[in-house]
Amino acid sequence: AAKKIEYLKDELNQYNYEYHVLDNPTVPDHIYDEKLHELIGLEEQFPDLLTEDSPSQRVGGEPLDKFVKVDHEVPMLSLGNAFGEDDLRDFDRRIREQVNNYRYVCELKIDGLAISLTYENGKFVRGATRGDGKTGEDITNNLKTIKSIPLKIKEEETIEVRGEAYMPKRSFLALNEAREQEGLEVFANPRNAAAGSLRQLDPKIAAKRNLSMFVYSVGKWEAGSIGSHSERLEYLNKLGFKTNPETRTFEDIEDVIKYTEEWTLKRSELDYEIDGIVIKVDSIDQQEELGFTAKSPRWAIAYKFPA
Ligand SMILES: COc1nc2nc(N)nc(N)c2nc1C
Repeated sequence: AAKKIEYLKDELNQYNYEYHVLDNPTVPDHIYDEKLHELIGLEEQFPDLLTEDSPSQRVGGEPLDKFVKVDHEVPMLSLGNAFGEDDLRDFDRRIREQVNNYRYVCELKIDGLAISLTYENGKFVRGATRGDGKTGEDITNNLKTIKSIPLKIKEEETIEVRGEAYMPKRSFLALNEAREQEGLEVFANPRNAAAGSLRQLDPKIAAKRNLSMFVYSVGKWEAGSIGSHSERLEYLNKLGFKTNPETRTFEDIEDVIKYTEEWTLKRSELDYEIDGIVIKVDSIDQQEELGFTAKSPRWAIAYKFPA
């Protein structure tokens, strides 16, 4: 039974990865459901073989009576804003004063909830909200129900990553329709719906909300030695995290400005809401050279779309 359980767990985690991270399932849903049902049956029969990283944990455990506070060893800061191309040129001028031959990474700024995920020896052990940047809330059991968050990554890394949990537009519309039918209050936007779902004490509610997540940076990582942000994102993707496919690197701020203009128009085509573009200096050494203000990195800025 132990071997059968191990085999089923690896098989289901792989199917989950293909479906929710690669967006490219290799088996039909009913196969996934049948094997998950078989696994849950075996885990009930042999409870001491149940492990934290089992795909059966995705359905959500018992409700909590409150959320536990958790401190971020590496503070989760906020980003300075840019509201137009001149702000972006000013940002570039400030960078040029401090470093030379630098590159920018541009990422879509997902309009969701910033979260932190901690993995120990490759296993997902804790997830938390950003909170005030220093202290957040432990919402691990809710985050386990998000299928694009791996319960086990492909290397036995001890690493903390950050990203944005969000509700796809389609799911948001379906949820509000259902709430309207039930005479419940509807959510104003997908961000509120995602936040409301992750603030539920009962993980079975979060499990039904079809949330997703893109990772966008590394927090605490002792063994980390990758020299650029763009390479770190590639590594996170290889580990099994979902990264955003629209991320680009540019040498010149004028190309960054073109990218922001392109997405100001194109964003309605996406199945998730974005409220801007995040621009970061790519080299980690240069990020360290540029440092931080009291509340934001000097090496990054958020271009906000016109409201
Ligand atoms: C490095 O710090 C950050 N990076 C980010 N990247 C993306 N794509 N989106 C964000 N919201 C974001 N927020 C912060 C504080």
